[in-house]
Amino acid sequence: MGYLSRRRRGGRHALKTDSSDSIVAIAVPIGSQGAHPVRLLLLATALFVVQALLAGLGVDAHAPAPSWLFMSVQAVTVAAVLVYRRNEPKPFTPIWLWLTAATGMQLIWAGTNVLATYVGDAGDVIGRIAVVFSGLYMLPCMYIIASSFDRREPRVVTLVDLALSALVAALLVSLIFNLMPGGPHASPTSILVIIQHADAIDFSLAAMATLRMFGTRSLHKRFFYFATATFLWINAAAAWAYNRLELSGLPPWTGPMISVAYVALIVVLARPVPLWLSRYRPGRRTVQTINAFAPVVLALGTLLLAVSVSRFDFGLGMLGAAASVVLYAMRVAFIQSRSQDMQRAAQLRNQNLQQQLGRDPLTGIANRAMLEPRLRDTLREGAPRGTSCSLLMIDIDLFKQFNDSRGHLAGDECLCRVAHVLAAQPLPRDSLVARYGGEEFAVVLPATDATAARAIAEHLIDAMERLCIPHPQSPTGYLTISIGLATARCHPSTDPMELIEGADQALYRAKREGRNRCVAAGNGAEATGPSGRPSSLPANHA
Ligand SMILES: Nc1nc2c(ncn2[C@@H]2O[C@H](COP(=O)(O)OP(=O)(O)OP(=O)(O)O)[C@@H](O)[C@H]2O)c(=O)[nH]1
Repeated sequence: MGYLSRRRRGGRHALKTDSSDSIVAIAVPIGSQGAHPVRLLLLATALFVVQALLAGLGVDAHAPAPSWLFMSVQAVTVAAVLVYRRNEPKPFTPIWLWLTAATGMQLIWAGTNVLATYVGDAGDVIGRIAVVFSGLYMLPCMYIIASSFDRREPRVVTLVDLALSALVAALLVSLIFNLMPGGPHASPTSILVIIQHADAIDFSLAAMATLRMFGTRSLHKRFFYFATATFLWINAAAAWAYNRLELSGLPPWTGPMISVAYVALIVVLARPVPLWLSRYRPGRRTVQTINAFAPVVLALGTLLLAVSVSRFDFGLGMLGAAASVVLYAMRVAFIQSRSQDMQRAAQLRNQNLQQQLGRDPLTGIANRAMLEPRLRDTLREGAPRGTSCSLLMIDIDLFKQFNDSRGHLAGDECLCRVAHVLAAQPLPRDSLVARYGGEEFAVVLPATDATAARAIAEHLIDAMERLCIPHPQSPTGYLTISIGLATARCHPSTDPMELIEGADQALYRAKREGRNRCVAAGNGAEATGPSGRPSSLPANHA
């Protein structure tokens, strides 16, 4: 059960949650980073205000001052994400690195664009480098939406997600290189094609980050997606407007406009977790569905991009399409095989548990819980063949005295030896030897009539005698057993309890009539000690 409390601790908001995601969150000071992002927020706001003032004065958005101001806002944002990451609990720090990489890549992209305006002839090369970084920006963004950041996920799945994200970046770079002005497949409308692709990717990323936010149980990760989605939505909208306006000459206000997403991200990081976000907690099924859905979107998106690229570079496009199909197939196959492994392991654990539940911990043979179901099965399974089923109830004679004279530990050891001797005897197929409780044992004999059961009982009494466990109080000087025997015709409606009660009563009689013997239940059953065996023990079994 997850719970969460927002409270003031030392003047700062703190968050407490237990996460049922793979990363277990504990009492975490999500607001303890407060001071730094707040200061960075002030800095970013100041830069943004100067940018807006310059725009108000009509300074061109492409001019050096607005460009440098924009880069400064970006740099402050990268710093804010890093500061926020530093204060997160360890399991969550890696996910923030991906957002650092995304914003950092944007900074380098903007930086190379600015640099290109300063270097004259080399500007073309640097412009191309800028294009590469515009593609590389997609890698962390794509990975953020593809990955569930679940530490239990196989490493190969992480690698496949990374490979798919890298494929998107590569295809996008190829698309831009080919269609940008001066590119091999440039046309008057090709710049619009690039813009449309960029918009589609930007808005899909924002939508997927939002979906991830609603499909994450850990509040830390939910907040991460909330911050990322805020940034991606505003950035997508700004890019959408900027790219279109750029075609007809940028008005000055587009300078501060593209900074809004960055300032918004710092605002999110500097403020406490919104209450609605901490109260929201998706169900397990929602989490599973979104976790399965996000990588499919990534793979299909990659496929679409590959198809687009194939229009001007057929080989590369088809290679990209094949790679996206193969990578996604690998992902599904690995996850499926892993879940089958987990299912098998769970089944095995279940079986072991069942076995342990049906085992007597002292002697290791079956316990009483196994007796009734086995008797019921035997009576049902033997019914079509019309066989009989017999039950022996076996009790060690004068065991209290044995314990008293030899000690309880020796008593335990004796119980183990008796159990193993009983279990080691040749018995009919599917027989069950169980410890019924205390010093009492039971043997289920399928397809065994009363005569055969008596022979087996006598064989067991002999085997016990041959064991020669010294018992000072026993008339024979050795440990002996008494057996009650009951037999019934197999029928599904026969109550196993009747057989148990019958054998128990017969055992009682065996005790009363002298011990060290077998007595059969039912009419005409007579108490008979094994031939030659004295039956002179006091009849004091109560
Ligand atoms: N060492 C040991 N003793 C046990 C265990 N379970 C039951 N006992 C002992 O078994 C003894 C059973 O005593 P009684 O029911 O009086 O039966 P008895 O002494 O065997 O006498 P009869 O059955 O009349 O021959 C008790 O002393 C129990 O403490 C066990 O797990 N270990």
